[in-house]
Amino acid sequence: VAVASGAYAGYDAAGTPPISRRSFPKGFVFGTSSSSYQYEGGAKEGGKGQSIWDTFTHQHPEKIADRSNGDVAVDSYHLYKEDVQLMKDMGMDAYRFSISWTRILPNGSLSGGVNREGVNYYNNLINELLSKGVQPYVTIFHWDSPQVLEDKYGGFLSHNIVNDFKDYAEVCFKEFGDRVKHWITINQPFTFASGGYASGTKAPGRCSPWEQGKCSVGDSGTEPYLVGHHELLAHAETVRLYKEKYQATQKGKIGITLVSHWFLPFSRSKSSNDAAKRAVDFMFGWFMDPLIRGDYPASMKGLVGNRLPKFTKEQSDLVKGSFDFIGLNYYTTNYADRLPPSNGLNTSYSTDSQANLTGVRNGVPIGPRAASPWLYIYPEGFRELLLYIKQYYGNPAIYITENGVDEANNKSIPLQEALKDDTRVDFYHRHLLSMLRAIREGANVKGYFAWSLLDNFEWGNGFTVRFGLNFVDYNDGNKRYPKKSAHWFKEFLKK
Ligand SMILES: OC[C@@H]1[C@@H](O)[C@H](O)[C@@H](O)c2nnnn21
Repeated sequence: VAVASGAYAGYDAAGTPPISRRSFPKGFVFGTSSSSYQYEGGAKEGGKGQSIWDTFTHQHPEKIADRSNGDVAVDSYHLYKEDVQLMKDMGMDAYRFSISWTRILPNGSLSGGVNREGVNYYNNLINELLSKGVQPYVTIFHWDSPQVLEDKYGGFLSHNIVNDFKDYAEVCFKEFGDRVKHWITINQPFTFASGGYASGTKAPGRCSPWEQGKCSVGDSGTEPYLVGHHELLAHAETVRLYKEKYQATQKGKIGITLVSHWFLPFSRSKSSNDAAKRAVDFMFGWFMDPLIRGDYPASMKGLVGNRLPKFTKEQSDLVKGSFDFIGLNYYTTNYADRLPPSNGLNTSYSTDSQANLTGVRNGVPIGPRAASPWLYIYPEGFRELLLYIKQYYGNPAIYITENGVDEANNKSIPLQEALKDDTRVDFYHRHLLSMLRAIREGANVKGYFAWSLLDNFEWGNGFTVRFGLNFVDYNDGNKRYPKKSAHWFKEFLKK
């Protein structure tokens, strides 16, 4: 089947060298990744409370490309056993998924009561994974925060979120910590803060009126930084709780997932090189510097000034070093060039970095563009980002918690054609090689999770793009079909 489908990890037409699991260090973990709002569905089932993504998609269908939502998503709430079988069939070691805060605490706070049906769902999923030899890697928060807390005190805009987040996480440690040995507190605090409060294109959809999200409320110059600060404090308090109360007995590891593009200077000029450095500071350093050094990058402090919250000494000590590993999501690389400061009136996170980011230089794309307009395929950027982290942040233990590419959801091509995802096979082949090179150059990478197991609800793009190793037929009960890339991974993962 592998040869027939052309899914083998040998030299491909472009002469890319062969690669397989055996090329990687012993014990290196391979898995796939997902998130609750994008996969589960069952939005009103099993006692689940409303999240801000339920609100956002229903109140602003115009902000979703196909006006869709996650009410059903790809129905993993009911089909999770099939999903686990797909992982096992590929030979995956692990599965990274997120827990829906409002399935566990429908009213957001512990005082609102724990929903046993929600606990049962995740116990069933975790037990199914372990019964098939697949390890659970759990993200506590992947953007679907409780609407009740949004209404009560503005969610992550308020310091109140820190205690409610910690209480929610503690329920997860108590209920699942005997079997879950890898915890990720927050997925991409950058994207939640920038998408939700600067561009306004993601829930809760707050931004200044001139931003892409055309929001009716918000301030893109201050709210993203306040939210980012509270995300770091919520993360750090949760790590302290886990380490003080649970790690000794449960023997798990805890971290946070950050995302970053790699950035190349648009030209050889100093201003372009400086812009590339500011770009990585504002996307990655925003959170990595506090985690490693206890404070925001100097470039952010200089450019954002008093709009950037300050860490107290106690907060700085709490955040610094608050991780056993860093989750890293890599997808693409951009050119960076100097962007003149905004007119001082329309201040926004979006322009504070004074870096103009693009995937195209003088009409030439940095690499082939995927279906998502922000995703240009550039495998070398993966290696360069990993080596940058090794050099500037002390080479921390890293799990690649997401890497992947999408194609358009083209309803006019027949199913058998749609399963021939050669671009995705080539993407993974080249990105795994790029990561392997960085590992051989000393990058401390422990594992790799492909985004994503299944086609799923892609936020503002709805179901118009497909990121899955497995095709989902939205017109026939969300039936799953392995794509060529799933067969390729089956060969790649053979021990
Ligand atoms: O856009 C594809 C995926 C999303 O589907 C994930 O939810 C998100 O964690 C992410 N970060 N960068 N890219 N991604």
